[in-house]
Amino acid sequence: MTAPEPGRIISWHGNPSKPRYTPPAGAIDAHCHVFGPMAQFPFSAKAKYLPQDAGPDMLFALRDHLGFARNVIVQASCHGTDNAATLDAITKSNGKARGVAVVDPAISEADLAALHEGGMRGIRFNFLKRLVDDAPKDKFLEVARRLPKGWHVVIYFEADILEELRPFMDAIPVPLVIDHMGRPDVTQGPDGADMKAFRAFLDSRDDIWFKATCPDRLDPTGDPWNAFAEAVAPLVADYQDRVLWGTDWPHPNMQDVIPDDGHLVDMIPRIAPTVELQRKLLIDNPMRLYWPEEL
Ligand SMILES: O=C(O)/C=C(\CC(=O)C(=O)O)C(=O)O
Repeated sequence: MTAPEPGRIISWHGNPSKPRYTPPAGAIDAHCHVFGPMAQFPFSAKAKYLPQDAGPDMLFALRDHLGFARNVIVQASCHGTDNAATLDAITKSNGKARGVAVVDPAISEADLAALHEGGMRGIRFNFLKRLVDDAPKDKFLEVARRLPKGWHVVIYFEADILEELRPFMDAIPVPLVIDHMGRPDVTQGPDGADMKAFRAFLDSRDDIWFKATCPDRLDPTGDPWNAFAEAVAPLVADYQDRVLWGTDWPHPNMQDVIPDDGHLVDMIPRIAPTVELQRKLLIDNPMRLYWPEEL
């Protein structure tokens, strides 16, 4: 891989290994992003990181290399509320990608309809202070109440604000998808305080989904991320009809400890050890949220 341009970051592996685990035919990488290309799709003036280009060609080459069939592309914070790069990637996928947008809460109904037409099926609310300047709950709630039919809300937060966010999340009238399980401390184990709180939240509604993603972000013990496997496998088993999986490529902000995507795929059979669990995690569940018309 060529060196990054000055001031721009490379957070992804230049030569990821081929996974030992082979995903089933039709498997979906349900959490990934694209960056730019910047010349065509400039980053937001408010972006908290400035990555090197990681466009659709690279994403689809990785998809094929890892043995996946489709992607769900989540608008990354570096592109702000301009979804053009994500929409472009969805268009270039020839039906093999759908997306999650980030919108100005004042967005019109016509613009929401255009996002639906472009392949978006949800919006994301990001509560990580290092990624966004503000996260206005009242405005988020207002837009969550007027989403196109069948859409959901993706929420990204860290475990320490789960309780604080409860009244807000409880009021959202569409399914919720929680990024990276709300970032629990996986070293506490499967019965640790963070996992217990997250389970109580999942038990409060049957339309809360989550992504069993990002061992690289959540497990300080490092690759092969044994603490993640131990803490997350019971959660996948107990909530097997509302869990998704994704690579998180190009791993925004992970430039200091870049994960090997092949190793991330090899986490799948450790958290979903049976063929049936793998089919739900990689096909049935994401199809219900992103391609329901095919079911
Ligand atoms: O890719 C992720 O899910 C996590 C991110 C980046 C992100 O969410 C964004 O840029 O919007 C992070 O923790 O830095």
